[in-house]
Amino acid sequence: MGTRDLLSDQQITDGLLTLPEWRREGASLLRTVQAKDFPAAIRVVDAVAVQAEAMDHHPDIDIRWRTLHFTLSTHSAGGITALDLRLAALIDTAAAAEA
Ligand SMILES: C[C@H](O)[C@H](O)[C@H]1CNC2=NC(N)=NC(=O)C2=N1
Repeated sequence: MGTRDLLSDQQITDGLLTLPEWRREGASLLRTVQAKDFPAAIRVVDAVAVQAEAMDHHPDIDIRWRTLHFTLSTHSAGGITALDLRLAALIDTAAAAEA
């Protein structure tokens, strides 16, 4: 199975077991990150941007002062794929570096 194939409900549930900060909402994975201040939040966004570009898979990011809302979905597939789980883990690493 390719990384851009839609995952089943069970595969998503299983994948989220190792991503406790994330929740599923329909066709997307959501996480909020609270950084210590605005520059720290922007550093998280910058680190995520580098990773996202490298994997050619991009999150939707809502920036509100030091709070970031990430929404992950594979637009071409219309839902959640292995790429979204992979990106979620990378976002966790970037967020942990600024926690
Ligand atoms: C051409 C390029 O590979 C595609 O447009 C990529 C870019 N980044 C993407 N990001 C996300 N989240 N979903 C996509 O379907 C997607 N497609």
